[in-house]
Amino acid sequence: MWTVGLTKTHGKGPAAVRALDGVTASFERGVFTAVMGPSGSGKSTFLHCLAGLESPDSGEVVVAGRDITRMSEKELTRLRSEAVGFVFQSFHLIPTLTVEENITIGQRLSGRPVDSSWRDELVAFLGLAERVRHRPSELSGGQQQRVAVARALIHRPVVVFADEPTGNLDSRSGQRVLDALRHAVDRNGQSVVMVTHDPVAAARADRVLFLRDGRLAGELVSPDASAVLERLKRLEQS
Ligand SMILES: Nc1ncnc2c1ncn2[C@@H]1O[C@H](COP(=O)(O)OP(=O)(O)OP(=O)(O)O)[C@@H](O)[C@H]1O
Repeated sequence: MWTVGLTKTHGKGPAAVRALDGVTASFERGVFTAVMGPSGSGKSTFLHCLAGLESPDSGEVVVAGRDITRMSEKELTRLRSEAVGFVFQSFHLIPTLTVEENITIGQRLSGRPVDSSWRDELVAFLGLAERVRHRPSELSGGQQQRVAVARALIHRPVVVFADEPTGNLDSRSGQRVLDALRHAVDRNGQSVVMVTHDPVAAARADRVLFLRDGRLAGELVSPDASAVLERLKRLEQS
């Protein structure tokens, strides 16, 4: 997956804000990338453009070999349901469905069979085996986010996008969510792109891309938390 010269302006006239200003980046298969930067640097806009949730003003976004900026809404919906998984800061589970139903709803809606052995493996790995018949309101925040991770992985997407997935969690629950994303990369060769403000979470990634004012402002490979924090501080001061 890669982007070339991505630009995106929010709003019009004097209120217009250039959220992305020519971002070119690539994401190899089987690599976990964290995206960081000061508030307002364009991280969420970047993730949304990569995921086809927002369309850029110009530039290309190639996912699974296809430029998604040229796709119709129907093609995009199909690509998202087949090749992409999402995890958001707030879990977006359906309150009336059980854990099992929340995990498999996408598969059921698109009429694809659920691979029950993969579902059971995911559920066990995420520590949800005792909870499959529960509803979201009966779960802790960490458990709900693990359900959201299972839902994102059940169809074996090529890429998982995560927007501050640990933002609402205590550090132990956050670690379990990060373990699951790491596992998706290490065991299944999936790619993960995760926006985060947390240097400890970013240190679980293989590399960190930094954004500032809508532009790429450096990269750290095999990051550790203190180097990430140091780089962030410099970006915020400059
Ligand atoms: N829908 C919108 N309408 C107008 N401006 C927007 C909109 N969405 C984002 N922006 C602006 O675009 C810029 C980039 O926003 P974005 O949310 O991508 O940044 P971010 O790095 O994810 O920020 P944060 O870390 O605070 O979540 C900011 O200046 C923001 O105010």
